Amino acid sequence: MSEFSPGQRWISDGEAELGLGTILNVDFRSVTVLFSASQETRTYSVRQAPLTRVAFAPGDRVQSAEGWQMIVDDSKEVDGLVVYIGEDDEGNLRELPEARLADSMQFDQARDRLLTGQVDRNDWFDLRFRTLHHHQRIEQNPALGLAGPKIDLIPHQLYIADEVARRHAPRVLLADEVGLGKTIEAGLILHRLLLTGRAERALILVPDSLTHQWLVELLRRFALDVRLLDEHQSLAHLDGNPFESAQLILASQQWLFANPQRQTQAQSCDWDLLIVDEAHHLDWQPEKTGPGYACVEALAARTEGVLLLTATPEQMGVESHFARLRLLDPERYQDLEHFKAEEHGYARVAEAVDALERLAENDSASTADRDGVAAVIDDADSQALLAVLTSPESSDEQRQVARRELREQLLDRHGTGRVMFRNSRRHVGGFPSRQLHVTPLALPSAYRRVLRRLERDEDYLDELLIETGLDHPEVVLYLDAMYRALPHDPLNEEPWWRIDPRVTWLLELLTEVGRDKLLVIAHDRDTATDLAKALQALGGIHAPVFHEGLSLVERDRAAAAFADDEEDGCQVLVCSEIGSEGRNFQFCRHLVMFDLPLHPDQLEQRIGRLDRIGQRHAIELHVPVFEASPGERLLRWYRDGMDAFSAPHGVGSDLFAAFGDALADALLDEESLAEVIDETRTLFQARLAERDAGRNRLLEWGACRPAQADAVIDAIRELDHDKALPRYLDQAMDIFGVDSQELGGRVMHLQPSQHMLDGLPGLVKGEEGFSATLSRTVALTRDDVQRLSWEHPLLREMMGRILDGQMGNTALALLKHPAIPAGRLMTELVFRTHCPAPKRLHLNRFLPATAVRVLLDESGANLSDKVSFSGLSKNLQKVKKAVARDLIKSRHDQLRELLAQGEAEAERELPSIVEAAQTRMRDTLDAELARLKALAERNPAVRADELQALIDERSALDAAIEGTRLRLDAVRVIVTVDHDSR
Ligand SMILES: Nc1ncnc2c1ncn2[C@@H]1O[C@H](COP(=O)(O)OP(=O)(O)OP(=O)(O)O)[C@@H](O)[C@H]1O
Repeated sequence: MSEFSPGQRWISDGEAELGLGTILNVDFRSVTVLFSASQETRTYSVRQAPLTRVAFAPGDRVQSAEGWQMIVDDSKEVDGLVVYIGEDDEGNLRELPEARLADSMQFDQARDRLLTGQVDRNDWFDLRFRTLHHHQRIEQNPALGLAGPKIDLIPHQLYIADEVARRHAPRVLLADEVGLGKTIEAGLILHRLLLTGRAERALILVPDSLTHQWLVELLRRFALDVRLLDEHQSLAHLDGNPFESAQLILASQQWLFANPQRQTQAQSCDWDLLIVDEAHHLDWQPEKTGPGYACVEALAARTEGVLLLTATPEQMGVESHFARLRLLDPERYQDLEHFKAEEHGYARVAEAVDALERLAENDSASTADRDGVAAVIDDADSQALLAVLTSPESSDEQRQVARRELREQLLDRHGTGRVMFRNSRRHVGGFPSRQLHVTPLALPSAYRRVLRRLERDEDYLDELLIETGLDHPEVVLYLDAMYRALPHDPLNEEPWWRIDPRVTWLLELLTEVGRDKLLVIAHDRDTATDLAKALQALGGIHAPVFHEGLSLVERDRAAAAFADDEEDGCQVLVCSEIGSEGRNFQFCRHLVMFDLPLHPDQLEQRIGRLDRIGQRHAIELHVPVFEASPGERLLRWYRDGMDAFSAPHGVGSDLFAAFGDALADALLDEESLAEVIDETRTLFQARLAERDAGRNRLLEWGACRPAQADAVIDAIRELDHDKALPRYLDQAMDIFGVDSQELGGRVMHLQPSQHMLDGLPGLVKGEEGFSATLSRTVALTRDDVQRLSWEHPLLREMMGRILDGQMGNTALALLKHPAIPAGRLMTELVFRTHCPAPKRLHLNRFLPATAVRVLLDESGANLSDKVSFSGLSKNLQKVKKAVARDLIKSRHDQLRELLAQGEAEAERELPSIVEAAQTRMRDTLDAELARLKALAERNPAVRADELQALIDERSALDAAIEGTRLRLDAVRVIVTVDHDSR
C-alpha cells in the first residue's frame, strides 16, 4: 500500500526551496503534491517520488499557517495525519494538525535538512568546514583589509592606514608630500573600513581631471567597485536620489560644487566616510567662504569619517589650512591665534625627543637632557619611564624599552599626529635626485618692446593691465599670454609660437632626448593648446594636450596616449598648470616647465607628476628662460632664494606669504630683486631650522612609527605566504565551477565552466574571465593581472555564500576501516558561534564565527580529540544521494539522539570560547582606552566623542560576546562499510 495519503506534508528532495508540500492526490501510480508557498504542483511516480515526509519530534519549533509558533511536546495520529501538541510562545497548550503547518516553513538549518533527507555533496561539507576555519583565522589577523590591495608594502602608508582605520570615526588630513601615496593611503583606509564592517557607504570627491585615475586605481589596486557619478548619469536616475545608486560614489568636485541641487541630494544621504582629494582647493577666507568649502563643510558635519588629502596644505595660506582642520574637528580648531601659538610650542617637544635619544645613548645621563625631557612630560607614567631610563641600576634592555615607550608617549601626547599626517621624501628616503637644466633664450622683439617700455614708463603697467585684462605679475611672466591679449597691435599679427624661441628650443630638446618621454607644463591652457599645434605645424609632432577645458574622456585619452609605450604612443604631452594636478606620470623623467608658476607649491605640484613612487630615474627639469626677463628673475628667486628645484622642503608657502608682493615688484626691477632673494634666503634658512626643530619634525616622526609599520607588514606577509590559500582556492573553484588554467609566470586564467554557480564577481558564463596571480610581486608588474588573496572579491563571495547559506551543511559519507565493523554510524557535527552585534563594532576581530567540532560514534562516545577532521575526511567516500536518504530515513531516531547529545557536548566548550574572546577584547580595548585617556589629558587633538565612543564600544562588545550562542552549522553522517567492499 502507498505510504502517501492526502493532507500529509512532504518536502521535495531535489527542490527544497519549493517549501512544504501537501499531498493532493494519490493513486496506484502517481502522487500529486501542491507546494503552496511557491504555487507549484508536481506529480511523481509513487514508486520513485523524490519526497521526504516531514515529521517533527519533541523539541522542534513549528510554525502554523496563521503565523503562531510552538515547540512540539508530543504528537498523535488522526486518520493517517499527524497532529502536533505543544506550547505556543504565550505558554498556551495547542494542537496543530500537519495540514495547518505554514507552507513557507524553510528547511535550511542543518538539522532540519538532514532529518528531511536533504544531503549535499561530501566535498561541499569539507569546504564548508574549511571555510569556517579560515574565516575565523583571517578575521582575526591584524592586517585584515590591508593585505589584499595590489600595492607595494611601503611602511609609512601602512602605518597611516593602520593607525587611522582603527580609530572610531577617523577624521584626518593626509598631507604627505606630493607623490608619496596619499591616494593609496585613502584607498587602504577605505578598504579596511569596508572589510571590517566599519563603513558601508563612502563619497569620494576629486578634481575633475582625477576622476578616472581614482576610478581605475580603486578598481585595479583595491578591487573596489565604485560608481562614477556625473550629471548625465544623475539625469538618467529619475526615480530618486542618484547618490543612493551605489554604496561607493565617486564624483567630480567641479561638478558637485557648481550644482546646488546635487549638493542637497548628496547631503541628504547617509555616508560613513567622505574623502576629498586636493583639499587645498577648498578655499576659506575670514571674509569669504568658497563654494567647495561650504559644500564639504555641510557634508563633513553629518559624516562620521572624513579624509582630506593635500600635498600642499598651506598653499592657500595658513587661515585656509586652519579652516580645513576645522572641517575635521570644529571644536578643537576654533581660534586661529591659539593654533599659531601652539604650532610654535612644538619646538620644545621636538627638542625633548632629541634629548631622549641622547639619554639612551649615553651611560652618564646629562642633567640638561634629563631636564629637557622632564620639562615636557607631566604625567606619572612618563616620569616613571624617565626614572628607569636615567637610573644607573637599569639594565641596557630596560633602558631601551623605557626609551621606546617614552618616545611613543611624547609623540602621542604632545605631538601633532592625531589630525594630520605628513611624510616627506627626506624622511621616507629612496627617491631619485633632481637635475635642473636652465636654457637662457633671447627675448623676441615683440616681448622685449613691451618689457622695455614697462621699465621706462611707470604708468604703462596699469595701461597694459587694462588693455590685456590680465593681472600682475601674470602679465609680465606669461609673455605669450600678454602677446595674445594684445591682438590689435599691427606688429603682433603672427601667432606667438612663430616668434617665441621656446618652441624651436623644445623641438630640439625632443630630438636630444631620443626616445624618452617628455612632459611639458605651461601655466595657461591657451599656451598649452597653441603649443601642441605649433609642435605639429613646425615639427610634425603629435602632442596631445591635457587641460581643464577638455572633457574627461579627452583628458584620459591624452594621458593614455602619452603613457602608451608602443609605437603609436606619444612622446610628449602638453599640460596646463591645474589640468595635470594629481596625475601619475612617473614613467617619464623629463619635465619641461615651459614657464614657471607663481607659487612654490605649484612648482612642487608640477615636479610631483614625475617625482612619485615608482620613478626609477633621476628627474631632469628643463626650464627655458628669456634673458633679463621677469621669468628669469622668478627662476632665480626659486633657485637662489629657496632651492626649490632640488627637493621639496615644505616652507614655500611661508616664503610666498612673506615675499609674494615684494617679488611681484622685483620682477620688473633687477635692483630690488637681489634684496628680495637675500631676504627670502634668510627666512628660508630660518624656516628650515624651525621645521627641523618643531612641528614638521614632529609631524614626520608621528607620520610613521616604524615598529607599528613593521608589525603590520609582518602580518600582511603572513597572509601573503599562507600555504592554505592556494589549496582552498582550488577546492572552492572546483566546487563553484570555476576553471583555472596555468599561463606560466605564476599567472593563471580563471574562467567560468558550464556548471559555474552564477553571480561570482568578474565571472559571467560565456565570457572570458580574468587572469590572476597569488603573487604580490607578479601582480605589481602586470596591470592586466588581478591579485588573488583572502580579500579578493571572488574569495569573499565564495566564502560568504558558504557561510551565509546552507551549502554543504549536510552530508553523508562511507568509511572503510579495518578496525571498525560495517554498519556503524558516526556523526560529525560542526557548531558555530553566533553573536549578533552591529557590524560597526567589528566583533569579528575578537570573536569571529568559531567552529566547534564534535565527532560521536554510534554509542555516543566523543571521538573529537582522537580523530581529526582531515584525518577522517581523507578516508571518506561519497555515496549516491538516494542511498544517503534511505540510510538517514532508516536511522532517524538514532540521529535525533546523537544530534541532541552533540549539542550538549558542544555547549561545554562555549564558556571557554566566550572567556577567551572577552580577554582578547578587554586586553586590546583597555590598552587603547588607557592610551587615549592619557592622550586626551594632554593632547587636545583627541576628540571627546572618540573617547566616549571607545568606552561605548567596549561595553557593547562585552554585552555582545556575553550573549554568544552556539548553533549547529553542519552535520555529516558517516556510515562504516565493510573494508573489502567496493
Ligand atoms: N604602495 C604602493 N605600491 C605601488 N604603487 C604605489 C604605492 N604608493 C603609491 N604608488 C604609486 O605612486 C604614485 C603616487 O601615489 P599617489 O597618487 O597615491 O600619491 P599622492 O600623494 O596622492 O600624489 P599627489 O600629491 O600628486 O596627489 C601613484 O602612481 C601610485 O599608484
